[in-house]
Amino acid sequence: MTIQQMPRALISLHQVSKSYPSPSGAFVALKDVSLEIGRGEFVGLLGKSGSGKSTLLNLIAGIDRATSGTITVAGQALQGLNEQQLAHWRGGAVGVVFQFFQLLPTLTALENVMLAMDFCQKFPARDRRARALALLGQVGVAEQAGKLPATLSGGQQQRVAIARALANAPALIVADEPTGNLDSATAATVLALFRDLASAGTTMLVATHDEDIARLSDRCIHVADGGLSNSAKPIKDGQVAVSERAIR
Ligand SMILES: Nc1ncnc2c1ncn2[C@@H]1O[C@H](COP(=O)(O)OP(=O)(O)OP(=O)(O)O)[C@@H](O)[C@H]1O
Repeated sequence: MTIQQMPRALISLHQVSKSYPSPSGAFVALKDVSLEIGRGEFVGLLGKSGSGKSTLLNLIAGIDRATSGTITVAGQALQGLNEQQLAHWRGGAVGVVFQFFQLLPTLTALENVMLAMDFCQKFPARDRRARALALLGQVGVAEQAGKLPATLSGGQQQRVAIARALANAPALIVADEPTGNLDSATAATVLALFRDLASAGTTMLVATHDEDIARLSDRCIHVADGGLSNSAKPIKDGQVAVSERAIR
């Protein structure tokens, strides 16, 4: 597919529902959700605990499957892939950032980033070390490359995790509560880094309770009662402005 042939939206959901089995019958976590997110957009996903933010992220990242509806990410229709194909696609197309970093404790920062490249094989083995070092530099932790995660601060660990998410040059990064385990000053630097990555062309989808996201993101989507709506976005003088980009 040439760049001209690529659709404007990187992420496209059409009437997506997700139910989980429960002892009292199926629990509907998302109901008939339709949504488009453009390339390079920085989108905050807001909503109360249990509203369905992680469910939505997991469907878009191909970590879980929709019960019905269609999801297309970077031109790939996810419902058509089997488990093996989905895992392979995810490795190259999506970077994932978690609240508790989830770095492998016995590997250095550099090795954690290189391992993600080893799994995916998108970059030649001879280039991986230099690429991992460059990514650690890009997120501001080059000096921590040789250290084990336990010897790093929370903010440093999350930066290493972001470098790992970038390892295979994904079009999309999804982050689930990435600042939930950081103090507010460190959280602000991580969200600013996300802003920079989006400005450089990586689509960022971030589920969070951090209100700073409304200021830094292009758009906030509110998840409630299994559905989505654009949320009001605070602006400097205390007024509110509603994002112009519509959810379809
Ligand atoms: N594997 C599962 N099995 C059954 N129910 C689930 C499962 N995962 C999530 N749920 C339910 O689906 C709903 C949405 O959960 P989800 O984790 O997406 O919410 P969330 O908005 O991310 O919450 P939080 O902010 O607390 O992380 C909740 O009611 C939850 O209990």
